[in-house]
Amino acid sequence: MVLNRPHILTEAGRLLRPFWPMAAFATAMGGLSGVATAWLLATINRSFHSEDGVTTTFVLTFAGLVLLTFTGKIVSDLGNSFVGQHVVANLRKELTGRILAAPIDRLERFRAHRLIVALNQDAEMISAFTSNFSALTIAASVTLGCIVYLVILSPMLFLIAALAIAAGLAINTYARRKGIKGFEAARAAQDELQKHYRGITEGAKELRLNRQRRARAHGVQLAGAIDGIRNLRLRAMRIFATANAVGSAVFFAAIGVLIALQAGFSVDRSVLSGFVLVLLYVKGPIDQLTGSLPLFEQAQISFKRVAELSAEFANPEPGLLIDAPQARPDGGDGPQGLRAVITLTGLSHAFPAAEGTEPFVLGPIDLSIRRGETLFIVGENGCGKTTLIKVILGLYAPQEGVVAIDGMAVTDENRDAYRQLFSAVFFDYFLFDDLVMAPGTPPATVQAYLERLEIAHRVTIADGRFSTTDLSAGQKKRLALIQVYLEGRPIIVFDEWAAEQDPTFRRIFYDELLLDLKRQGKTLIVISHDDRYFGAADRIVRMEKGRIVEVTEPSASRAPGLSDAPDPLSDRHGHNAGAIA
Ligand SMILES: Nc1ncnc2c1ncn2[C@@H]1O[C@H](COP(=O)(O)OP(=O)(O)OP(=O)(O)O)[C@@H](O)[C@H]1O
Repeated sequence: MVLNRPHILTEAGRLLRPFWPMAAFATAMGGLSGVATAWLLATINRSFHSEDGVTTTFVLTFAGLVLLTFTGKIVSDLGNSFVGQHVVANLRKELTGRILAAPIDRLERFRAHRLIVALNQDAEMISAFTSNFSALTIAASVTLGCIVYLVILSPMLFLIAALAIAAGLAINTYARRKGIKGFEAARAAQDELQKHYRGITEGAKELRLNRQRRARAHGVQLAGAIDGIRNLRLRAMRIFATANAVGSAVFFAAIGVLIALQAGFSVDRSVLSGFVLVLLYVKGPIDQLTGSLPLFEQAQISFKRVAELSAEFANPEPGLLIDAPQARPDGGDGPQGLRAVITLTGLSHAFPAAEGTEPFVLGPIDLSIRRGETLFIVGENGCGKTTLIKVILGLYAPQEGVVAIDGMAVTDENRDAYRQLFSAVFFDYFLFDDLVMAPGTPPATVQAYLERLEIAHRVTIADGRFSTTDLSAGQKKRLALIQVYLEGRPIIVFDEWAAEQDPTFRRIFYDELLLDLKRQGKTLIVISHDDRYFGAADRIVRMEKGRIVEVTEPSASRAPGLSDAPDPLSDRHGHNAGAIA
C-alpha cells in the first residue's frame, strides 16, 4: 500500500487550520505588543534627551504604549494557549481515531511502544511549542522594532551592529544544523526506552526471578538507552549553549567597537548612548529567540514523528466509521443475524516473512460454517487457527478468496457491519471493565451470570462496570465470557477459552455452557486443544500448516440432547442462580 506522507509544514498548517483566526489574532497581538515595547523604548530614550521635560504628550504616549504592550501580551498569551491546547487535544483525538480505524494487521506491525511515545511525548512537545509561540512572537517583534529604531537612530552604527547580529545568526544556524541531529537521534532512542519501560513493568515477575536478566535490563538495556538519550541531548544542548555564548561575545565586542570608534564616526553622544541602550535591551529578546532553538528543533522533530504516525494510519479500514452506525451488507442499518451459512472460498492470507524465514501462508481454505452449529478448530501450535478465525471474524481482509454470509460477499464496505455479528474471547483478550449490553437486557441478568460463573463472591456491578478486574486468570476469563453473553451476538468465537479454567469448570464450559449457548441458537466457533471434549463439537476442523486437512463429525452423540440441556443458570451444584430474560 502506498502511503501518502504529508510534509511537516503541511501537517502543522493542517493542525492549525481550524483555529487560524485565533492563531492569527494572537500572533498579531503578540507582534503589536513587541512593536509597542520597541516604541516605548524609543520614547523613553527620546525623553532623556528632550529639552521639554515631561510633557502631556509624553505621558499619554507612555501610558498608551504601556497599555498596548501589556494588553497585547496578555491577549497573545491567552490566544496561543487556547490554540496550543486545542491543537494538542485535536491531535490526540485524531491520532486515537486513526488507530481505532486502522486495519488490524497494520496495527500489529506498528509496535505499541512507538504509539505511546507519539501519543504522549510528541503531543506534549507540540503543546509546549505552541504555548511558547506567543513569547517568541513578542521577542521577534521587539527585535524587529528595535532594529528599525536603530536604523533610524544611526544607519552607520547599525551597519556595525548588523555585522555582529549577522555573525550571531550564522553561528546559531550552524548550531541548529548540528544540534538537530542530536535531538533526532535522542527522539529515536525514546522509542527504544519505552520498550524497556514496558519490559520492567509488564515483565516485573520474570525480572524478579531472573537476576541475570534483571541486571541486563537495568545495567545494559535501560542504562544504555537512558544514558544514550542523556548524552545525545547534552551534546546538542552544549552546541546550542556554546553558540549562544559565542553570539553574546560577538554582540558585546560590537558594542565595544562602537564605543571605541565613536570619535572616528563623529556620532552624537546622545545618539550613541541611546543606540547602546537599545542594543543592550534587544539582547534579551534575541537571547530568548536563540535560546528557544532547542525547543523549536525538538518540536519540529515531534511534528515530523506525529506526521509519520498520521501517515502510517492515514488509510483507515474502508467502510469503518468510528462513531456512526454501520451499513448492513444488504444496505440496511446493520446485520440482522446469520440466516444460514458463512462460506469461505479459496481464501488465503499470508504474513510478511521475517528476515531469513519462510512466510506463513494460511490457505487456500474452503469452509462453510452453518447457523447454530458448534465448530471446533483444532491443530498443533502455529498451524494457523487464530489466523483463520481472524479472517472469519473479518479482522483480516482475505488477500485472496471470498468470505460470504448467506451468499453475500463480505467486502470492504460491509465488513465492519459483518463483524457486528460476532463476539469473541481471544487467547490474548483484553478485558474492558465497562459493560456493553445488547438493547433490552434486564440489569439483573449480569448478576445472574456472575452467579452462574461462580464469580459473584468476588465481583459486583457498579455504575455499569465490574467492581474489580484484579482477579485470577481463570476468573478474569469468566468476566470476558459475561461480556460475550451480554453482547447478545449470534456467533461466538472462543480461542482456547478454557485453558486457564480448573478441571471442574473446564468440564462445565464444554459440557454445559457451550450447549446452553447452542440451545439459545448461537453459532459457536471454538479453538481448542482439549481433545477430551472434542465430543462437544458438531464438526471438527483439523488444521496443519495453514490448511484444513480434515473435517469430521464426532460420531458420539452429545451427552445431553438439546431439549434436555441443563438450565443455563443452574451452577455446577445444580442450584439455580436466577432467571435471565
Ligand atoms: N502478526 C503476525 N505477523 C507475522 N506472523 C504471524 C503473525 N501472527 C501469527 N503469525 C504466524 O502465523 C502462524 C500461525 O499463527 P496462529 O497464531 O494462527 O497459530 P495458532 O494455530 O493459533 O497457534 P497456537 O495454537 O499456538 O495458538 C505462526 O507461524 C505465526 O508465527
